[in-house]
Amino acid sequence: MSAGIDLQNVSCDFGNFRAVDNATVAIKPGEFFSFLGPSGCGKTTILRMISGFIEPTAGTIKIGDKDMKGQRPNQRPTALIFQNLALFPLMSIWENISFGLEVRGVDKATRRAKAQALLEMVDLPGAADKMVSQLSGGQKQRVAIARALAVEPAVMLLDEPLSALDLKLRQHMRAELRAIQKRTGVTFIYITHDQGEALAMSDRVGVMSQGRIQQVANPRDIYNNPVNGFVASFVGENNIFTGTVTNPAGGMAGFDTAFGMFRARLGEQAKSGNIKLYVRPEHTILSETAAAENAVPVTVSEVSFEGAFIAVHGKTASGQTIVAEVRNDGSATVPEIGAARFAHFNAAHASILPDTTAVA
Ligand SMILES: Nc1ncnc2c1ncn2[C@@H]1O[C@H](COP(=O)(O)OP(=O)(O)OP(=O)(O)O)[C@@H](O)[C@H]1O
Repeated sequence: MSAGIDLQNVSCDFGNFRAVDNATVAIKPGEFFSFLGPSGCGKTTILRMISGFIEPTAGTIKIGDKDMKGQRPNQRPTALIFQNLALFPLMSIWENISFGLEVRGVDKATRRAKAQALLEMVDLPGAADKMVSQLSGGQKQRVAIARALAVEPAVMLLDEPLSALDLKLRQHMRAELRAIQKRTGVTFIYITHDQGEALAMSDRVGVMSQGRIQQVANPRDIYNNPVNGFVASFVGENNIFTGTVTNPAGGMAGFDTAFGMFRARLGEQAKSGNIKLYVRPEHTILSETAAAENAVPVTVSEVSFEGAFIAVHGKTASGQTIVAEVRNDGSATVPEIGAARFAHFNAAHASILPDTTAVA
């Protein structure tokens, strides 16, 4: 069982402060959808409005086509999971999982069977009679998920549930959560400020800044085709150039910069105002001779070994740093500091976008 969630022009004011501004998004039944954005951008407020702990100041929230206006949290088909799990330490794991069923008067044998089925679902089949203190952080998180699933919510709302775990476990739990979501088919709405987490797990991501949803798209499009400088910068690194658009045609344009005329894709929202050219370091190439287009002379100023790749920093004559990432697979030679090179990029990998880089 799962349900879609429809937000139509939803806003939330706290006094004079608008925490969520005119959010419209349709989340599909069975979708893994993440709201991604920096601290304070309004993610938690959206989640609290969906779960019913706050009423929107304006707009409509529907879950499974039913308007949620006036519905209290316990009347909504949602379950909420936080970073702080609040498992009951004096109960066994299966009792923790089936607590919500006990409250609803379900008999013990049914509760036990259901808890066991859920433990298998979250890959902890032997944990039923253990106590909470005997489990690791990641295992506790899975028990919390099983407990939330026990009452058969149509929608799971997850508020940064992995942020208390260490890096390795967090990465492992990403795959686990995704697998659990696919197995259950329940709609997951996940909020996080960690772009790696959102991109790795989600069917679609809504990137937020200053109360506004900036872009809703699948992870590849968010990364490869960001609509503005905020999204481009929040989900990855960029070399950024200032300039002006010339001769736009067929989705491409010239971009007149201090380094000469570049060519790049013209973003749909880059019509006027403050616009810049964004290109990712992994799409920036260093070579000894100038490429036919989009080439900037630089002097190598820093070489930073990052493990899977090597970040080579070049400085232009005017002092701008341009970063090129070289994969650490032995296929490219890494230049020495002080070497003269040309940084260049393919026009198809560079985007002219509105510069809404203000990270809230
Ligand atoms: N009850 C409240 N009263 C007044 N302001 C609030 C209230 N709740 C949230 N805010 C403000 O609304 C804005 C959005 O808060 P929200 O908790 O939704 O952000 P967030 O994106 O979830 O951030 P974080 O990742 O830090 O939790 C913040 O500026 C916050 O200070």
